[in-house]
Amino acid sequence: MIIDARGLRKTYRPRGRRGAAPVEAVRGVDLQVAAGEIVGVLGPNGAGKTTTIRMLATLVAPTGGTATVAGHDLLTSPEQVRRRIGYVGQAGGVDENNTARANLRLAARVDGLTAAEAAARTEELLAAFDLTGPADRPARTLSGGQKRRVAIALGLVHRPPLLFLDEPTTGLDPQNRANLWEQIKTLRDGGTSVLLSTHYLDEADALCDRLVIVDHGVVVAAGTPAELKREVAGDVVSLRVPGTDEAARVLDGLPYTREVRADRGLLRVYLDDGERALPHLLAALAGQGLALESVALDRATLDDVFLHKTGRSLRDAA
Ligand SMILES: Nc1ncnc2c1ncn2[C@@H]1O[C@H](COP(=O)(O)OP(=O)(O)OP(=O)(O)O)[C@@H](O)[C@H]1O
Repeated sequence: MIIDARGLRKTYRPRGRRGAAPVEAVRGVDLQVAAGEIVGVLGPNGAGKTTTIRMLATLVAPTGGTATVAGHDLLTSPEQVRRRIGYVGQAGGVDENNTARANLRLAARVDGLTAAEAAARTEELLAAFDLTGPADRPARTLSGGQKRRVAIALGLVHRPPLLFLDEPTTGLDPQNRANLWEQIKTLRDGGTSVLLSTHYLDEADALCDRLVIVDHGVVVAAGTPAELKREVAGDVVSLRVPGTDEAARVLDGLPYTREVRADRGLLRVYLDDGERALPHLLAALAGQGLALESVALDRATLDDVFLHKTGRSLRDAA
């Protein structure tokens, strides 16, 4: 395991504000990352994702818990950990007035490389992140996607085996997000382990090998995206019916229904084989004189997992 964290906790105690209550941002998180994996911490705003990542990256001192990160104890050997990790925060670490090339060369020199080594590493990273073209423009003139790629390249200058990315695609358009996913996968395929945070369901599903879903500072579910969705149920039938309570009661009583949930006037019925069950569902409602307004059959999504575990949709919570 390149990360093995047990019972991580962080309580912020606001200083200087009399009477301000402490904030329990992270309340006992267990988290493992195997070498060569992309693991995502998924959760709504304020769930404790940034705090968890910053603790593991030695930037915030935990209030409790233990962790081994990149082979070293987080609490007793933070310097050793720091040498073996890369961290890209939400703000990135790019000097806007300098070019991408100068940003990277400086980082490489600070890291102890000779001028020639720094130049070589810079060209390697510019090529890997498709930045050779705009490499000599001031970073402030780069697009959001390009700037984000410079920030990630900066985190990789010293070839860390483990990279932390805090919400790497927030604010990017769909095309740039998809490009960045490919580059993160390429890093993983080259042997770099990645722990990232996200509140995007599609990103968690498409990019991450494994997920830790957090809410209010605790882990509510963990597993591969496929495992998590399977746990909830294979299929979900969404129905709009006047008389939601009555319909829910009828559907809940059917033998193949695993669970029924009401979500903003929409009934979501979880079951294993939606195609086969759907006609029976509709017949049962018609038998009770309940007229349908709409019906849709889908595979369960990660949002269904979140809804199942927390009672609310991540779309509302985020
Ligand atoms: N330095 C701080 N002092 C006090 N409270 C803090 C501090 N940093 C974070 N918090 C609080 O801790 C909780 C968790 O915040 P955190 O940033 O870890 O969540 P998050 O899941 O990363 O959210 P976001 O997606 O908005 O970044 C929030 O209630 C936040 O307001």
